[in-house]
Amino acid sequence: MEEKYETLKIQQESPNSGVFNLIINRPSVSNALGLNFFSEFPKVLNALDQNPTVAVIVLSGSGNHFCGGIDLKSLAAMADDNSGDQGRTSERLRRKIKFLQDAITAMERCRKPVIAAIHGACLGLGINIVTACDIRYCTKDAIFSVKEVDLAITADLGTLQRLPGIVGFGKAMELSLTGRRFSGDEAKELGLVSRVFGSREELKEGVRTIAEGIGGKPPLAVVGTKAVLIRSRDVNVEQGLDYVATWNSSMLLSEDLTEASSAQKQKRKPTFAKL
Ligand SMILES: CC/C=C\C=C\CC(=O)SCCNC(=O)CCNC(=O)[C@H](O)C(C)(C)COP(=O)(O)OP(=O)(O)OC[C@H]1O[C@@H](n2cnc3c(N)ncnc32)[C@H](O)[C@@H]1OP(=O)(O)O
Repeated sequence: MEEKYETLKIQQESPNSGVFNLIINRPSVSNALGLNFFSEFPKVLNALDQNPTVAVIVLSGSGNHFCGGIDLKSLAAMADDNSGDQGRTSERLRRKIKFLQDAITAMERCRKPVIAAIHGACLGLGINIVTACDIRYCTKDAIFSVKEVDLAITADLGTLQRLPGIVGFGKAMELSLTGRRFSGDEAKELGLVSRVFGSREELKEGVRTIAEGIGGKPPLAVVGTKAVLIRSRDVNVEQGLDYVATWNSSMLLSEDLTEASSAQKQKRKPTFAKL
């Protein structure tokens, strides 16, 4: 956790808080992100996941924007690799894309909830990132765009897979084919974000309160709810029910269960062992 990263900063909300802020940290280029982000991001998420002090992660951007998208200066270099025959070149590029995808999916692999706090621009890669977060909030002046189509890219890091489940198929198709910009208020109307805050300060404070609320809940039930919901999104109801039955057969009988109901009866704040 002490390690320094080129594209990210980690800050514990306050001493003893289970809320950790993970901040995209390239403000001079509007938090545009290149290859080093994709190497650092899964490592940091894994470290946060393994750290028992961490209950909830809040992902935000430093400076004026959440994320201005892929770093356009490194985009050409990422795709420019044509040594060897066509088949080998394509296979290498496929592996590279899978590596980039895997970095974004690291948020879903992380057992702890990841909340996106979005201000300013959230474009292209930014949408791939926030759609893999568990909950999203934004400021009124946030600007979103599924921008890839304008750069002659079929979005390939998760937006086209996750956005339809969040806003509905038709809306996802419209936003992805037009690449049009939309506001924080429209993001709320679409269901992309759960709530819009008037300013960046209100966003920070509001998200901190929500994150601390989740962080105070029984940890096994929080990680179970995230894992089961993500699984249920990807399978049918019968398979989802089977998964939660297996999950709870091994995770339901915990000290958290007794503590949660005792605290409720005794009208006191519960305390749970960390995960
Ligand atoms: C395998 C492929 C995987 C993923 C592909 C993803 C596709 C995408 O992400 S598509 C989206 C790409 N992004 C863009 O097209 C955004 C372009 N930028 C903008 O629209 C604006 O810069 C802005 C982000 C809305 C910010 O506007 P503003 O606040 O007015 O500041 P600026 O003066 O415009 O920018 C400040 C500074 O940031 C640099 N910058 C912004 N975006 C990028 C970017 N995507 N890549 C590189 N650099 C970026 C901008 O150049 C400025 O830097 P200077 O040094 O001052 O020029």
